[in-house]
Amino acid sequence: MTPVADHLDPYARATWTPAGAADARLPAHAAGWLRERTGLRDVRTPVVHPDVPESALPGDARAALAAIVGDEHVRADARTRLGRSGGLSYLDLLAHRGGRIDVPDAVVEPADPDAVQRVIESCVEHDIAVVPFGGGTSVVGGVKALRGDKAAVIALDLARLDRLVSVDPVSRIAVLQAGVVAPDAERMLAAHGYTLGHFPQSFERATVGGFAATRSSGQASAGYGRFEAMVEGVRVATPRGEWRLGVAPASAAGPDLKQLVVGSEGAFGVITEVALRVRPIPKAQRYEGLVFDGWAAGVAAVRALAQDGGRCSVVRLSDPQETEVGFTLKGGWKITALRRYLRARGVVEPCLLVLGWEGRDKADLAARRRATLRLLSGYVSLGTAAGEAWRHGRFAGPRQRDALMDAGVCVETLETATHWSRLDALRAAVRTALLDSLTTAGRRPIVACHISHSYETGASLYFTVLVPRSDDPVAQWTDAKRAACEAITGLGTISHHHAVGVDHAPYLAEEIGGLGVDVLASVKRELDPTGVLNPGKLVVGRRPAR
Ligand SMILES: Cc1cc2nc3c(=O)[nH]c(=O)nc-3n(C[C@H](O)[C@H](O)[C@H](O)COP(=O)(O)OP(=O)(O)OC[C@H]3O[C@@H](n4cnc5c(N)ncnc54)[C@H](O)[C@@H]3O)c2cc1C
Repeated sequence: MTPVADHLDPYARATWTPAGAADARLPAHAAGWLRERTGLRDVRTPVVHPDVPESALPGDARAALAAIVGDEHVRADARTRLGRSGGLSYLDLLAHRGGRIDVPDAVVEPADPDAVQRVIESCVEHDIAVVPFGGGTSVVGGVKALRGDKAAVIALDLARLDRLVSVDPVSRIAVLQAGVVAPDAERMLAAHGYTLGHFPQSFERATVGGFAATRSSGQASAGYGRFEAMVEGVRVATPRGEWRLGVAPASAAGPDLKQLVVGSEGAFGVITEVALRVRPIPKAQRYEGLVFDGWAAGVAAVRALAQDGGRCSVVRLSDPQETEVGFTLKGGWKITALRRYLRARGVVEPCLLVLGWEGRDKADLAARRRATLRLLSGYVSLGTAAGEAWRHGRFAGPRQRDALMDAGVCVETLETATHWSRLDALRAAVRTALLDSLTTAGRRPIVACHISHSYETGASLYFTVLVPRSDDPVAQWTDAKRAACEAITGLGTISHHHAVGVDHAPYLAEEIGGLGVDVLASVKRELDPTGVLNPGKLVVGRRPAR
């Protein structure tokens, strides 16, 4: 597995970069190209530390919480509270550069599932809002410290739930506590010869509980599946008591209630333990780059892999814009030579496809690679160098975001998914919406897109936006995001893997219908009758009377 920097400061919410945003660097040639391509001017927008309001947590509630978790684990100092103020979306990061910020009144750190249950019961008793906080990598406002109709709000930090509880090698199931961050999960499982195979770009910070709560999808989803496919069981603390689900690999005992918890974003309960399907660590890995001429040819290749038995672990297709950005940011003589080579091979609009295989051994890997490549034609092979380059940099993207924000760039991503027959229409609609919203005199946005999760019936689309920041950066991005969400509505899902949170809540009813919203609201009412859990996220519609 790629070594990762797992020393990120968990409280440095203003940045992804271990030593702060100043540690991130934008190469000179990349900055020059951005100025030329987008109209970026030289503006510095450093992180500034906002004022933190006094904690509104009542004294009796504080004492009750301290009796459960210990005095030192009810933390009300400004730095700790600021460190649990929101997630890592562009708007979240912008808030640390002079914007408005919602700060929790305290950060409460229970040590085990029983303590989580008692904290929730205490918050119900004192009518305090609870925001479950895993790695805090939400990019949809999922960990925003909203208090709803409550007088105070706590961030329920799950970092101390950091244990591997058990491993069942016969069934290949491991039980992990919810606060285990992904690198630790891999380390602990590796000691038993297993991997989870879940590698989202937020790998370095995000937690097992957060993955389950958001229906996360990792970069190797083609081989290992989405996170919800790995969940065999959950242990959940709710205001109505503890709930345990998952006794068999499959069941006809009514609807799958476990899947009601998976994706519930802390609005129905706090996941304290997750039982997960694990797999033996692969002994052989190989990553390659292929170039197709044009988006249509690339999509046809990815669809063939998804529908006709491609046996890869990673499938990632960049559109012409993303491929061009990648080439340009890399720069250097090798890229110049590559461009010349592709032109000579008749490639007019390069689209990079990264394929990764993981196998039991070299023979298994070779068989998988053969089965995959047999389905493809009309590509130019770039060999392992391009695949390995992607693999080595696959968790590094967020650091560039810090440097770009320092340089005055609005940089954000959004994602969706749809069926193959509508994929092109969806990509075109979102691109147009973003370009129309963000193009102004002197600002020429870059909108790049890739497919990184594909299925027999469709695929996800992941957009990256780069544009010079305007004088009203919040409105600039809010308007663009609204335009994109409206373009998505009716053509695809409002989120393939980032979840609903605050940001997508207004669009949920369009997707699941008013009846769907009512069903979610009634489940919420049953499990969380006084509405202490994660106000303003996921369930914001009707709450029918009993
Ligand atoms: C740079 C970057 C790259 C990303 N790449 C990916 C990617 O490749 N794939 C992907 O799927 N996502 C990605 N994300 C989004 C994010 O990492 C995922 O949503 C992740 O699953 C969140 O995990 P977390 O532990 O950080 O959860 P948090 O951000 O702490 O919480 C997310 C939501 O779940 C709730 N929650 C957290 N823990 C629990 C719990 N134990 N019980 C109940 N509710 C809980 C929170 O209240 C919140 O609503 C990315 C984010 C960033 C910033």
